[in-house]
Amino acid sequence: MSSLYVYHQSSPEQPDKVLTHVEDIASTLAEHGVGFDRWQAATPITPGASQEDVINAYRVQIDKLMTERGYVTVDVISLNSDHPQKAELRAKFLDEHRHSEDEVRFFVAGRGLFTLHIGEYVYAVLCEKNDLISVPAGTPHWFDMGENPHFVAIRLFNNTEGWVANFTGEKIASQFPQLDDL
Ligand SMILES: CSCCC(=O)/C(O)=C/O
Ligand SMILES: [Fe+2]
Ligand code: NI
Repeated sequence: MSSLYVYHQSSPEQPDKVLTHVEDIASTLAEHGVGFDRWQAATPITPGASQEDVINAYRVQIDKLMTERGYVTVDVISLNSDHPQKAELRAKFLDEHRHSEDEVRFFVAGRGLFTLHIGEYVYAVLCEKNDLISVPAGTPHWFDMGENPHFVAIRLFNNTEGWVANFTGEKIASQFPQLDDL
């Protein structure tokens, strides 16, 4: 079940709030400019599927996001536990970073944990299939796919370079629960 855990940054062991209703998750995140929607990922996709197959299956939704919101680049991250670089990729996304553009991700299979560090608070968003999250440019965050990744996310960018991260150098992520702890 998609969930939102809200922590004070000084209490990583105990969330102040845990929300599981989509309206509550969306309204809490919206206070910080973070979009959270539930779309229909109706075509079954198996983690590990190729980028081409995922883009072909979700062409209508991708075109809608690109046309209505002005994104210019799309790619797919599709990982299962057989991926040879899973530990390396996990470590990279787990390092707190920012992007100079919105982070827009549509989960079409599996799940992953986005954690946003906003002011003194930490918002851990457990995203699952059907979830569309949009994190504003400049928000410090990290992402955990777990030790055995099982997810497919479509990523939309408003630049032509695709994924570019600026690492903050903060080691905060290791203090907070990871996907496999939930
Ligand atoms: C869920 S998409 C993979 C992670 C990613 O692109 C990112 O920027 C994590 O913060
Ligand atoms: Fe990111
Ligand atoms: Ni699955």
